[in-house]
Amino acid sequence: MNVTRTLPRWIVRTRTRTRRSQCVICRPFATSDPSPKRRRLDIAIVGLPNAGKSQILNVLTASRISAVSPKRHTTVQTVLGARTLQNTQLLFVDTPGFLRHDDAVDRDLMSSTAHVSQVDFTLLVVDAARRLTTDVQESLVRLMLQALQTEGRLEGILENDDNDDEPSTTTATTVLKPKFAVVLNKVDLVYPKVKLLDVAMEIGALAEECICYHHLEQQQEEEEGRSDSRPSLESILSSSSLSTRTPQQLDTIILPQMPMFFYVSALARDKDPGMQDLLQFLLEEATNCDEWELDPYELTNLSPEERVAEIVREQLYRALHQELPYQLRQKNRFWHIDTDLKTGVPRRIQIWQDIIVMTASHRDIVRGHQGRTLEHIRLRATKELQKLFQCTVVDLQLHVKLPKSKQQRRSRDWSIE
Ligand SMILES: Nc1nc2c(ncn2[C@@H]2O[C@H](COP(=O)(O)OP(=O)(O)OP(=O)(O)O)[C@@H](O)[C@H]2O)c(=O)[nH]1
Repeated sequence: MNVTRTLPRWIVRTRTRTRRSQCVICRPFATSDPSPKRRRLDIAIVGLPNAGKSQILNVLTASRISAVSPKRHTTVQTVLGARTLQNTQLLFVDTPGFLRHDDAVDRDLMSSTAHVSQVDFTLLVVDAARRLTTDVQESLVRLMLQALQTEGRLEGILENDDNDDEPSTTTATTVLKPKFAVVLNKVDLVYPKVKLLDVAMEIGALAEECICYHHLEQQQEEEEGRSDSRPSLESILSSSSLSTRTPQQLDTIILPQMPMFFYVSALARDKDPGMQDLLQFLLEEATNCDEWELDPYELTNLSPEERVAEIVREQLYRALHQELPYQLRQKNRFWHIDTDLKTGVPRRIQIWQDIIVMTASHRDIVRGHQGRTLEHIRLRATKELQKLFQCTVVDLQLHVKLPKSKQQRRSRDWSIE
């Protein structure tokens, strides 16, 4: 049976497979690009906790920017990553995942995702192996509506951005339309694969309702006084709003394009054909611009110190997983890079970092029996730092500390001096 005939077009989308020699992930940035026109796309990566957003950012940027671990909320702040290929810069914003509004951690993280409202495009990452419970569906609907409300060209996302600057007046800003794509990640965990179609159908139905809702909302803003045609948010979740509309109301709906669906396994990195398709698609979506946000060789807005902190945090989460308290802080106490004066290559890097926790029991968990856990974390992080800085001599020292006084701990004062 040919399944493609019985399914909506947006679910089964075949693309000609890119050969490895032509693969955009493998193709290096070309400095002598004959085409002077610069292109750019600002992309938010959103989704529920643990969906694989950071892993996708790392694959799409072909580097190790965001920490990845099985622990929820590994990403605690918005991270910017860039990939510049030929004349196109893709600027990614990795966001912390959240599920419900009533969870204190989620509430904190949600506030940090507020500024993704100005990106050009959104990737909604969904764990394909996870059940689509009501909570999950509710969060997906909120993220889809948020994505539909984006207004193009990212402004003020970089921490060091100068707010006094005039906003960029590129033609791209005016022509970009708000849109999103659904990235079904972890397809390697779904068996039999046909289950993926059920997941996609369910998410597609939600997306259709969200798009209708958004479209009607926009229409209503334009033509005031026709408030009766708009479905409620609750009816979107019950997936009945479209079917219960009168033919007269349906006449007024011009269905915008459905989102693209990508089926990926980010764990397989650039070997996954889905990831290659996704990168190719994003490059095609980019539009002309005057300026890029980052230099072609810059990969992220994180400082080297912050990247070191991310690497250590990833190893802390990987080693301790469920036992690790969220309430810890990292502080670089000493930082020295000994560089070869002739070549500019780092010869030796020294980093001493304090890991500050609030209770003695947390300190014992992080140190482990006879300090073995901490040593394991240190060794793993050292290996990653050697790769990051391309330097074999990395002296990383980790110290677990408590704030000195009880009062400091009670008032959550993280200073240890
Ligand atoms: N099996 C499998 N695991 C994956 C895949 N992609 C990511 N993971 C794993 O999923 C876990 C979560 O990945 P992250 O990238 O940290 O997820 P996140 O969405 O950034 O999570 P938060 O920080 O909670 O927002 C990690 O253990 C990854 O190794 C995949 O394609 N297949």
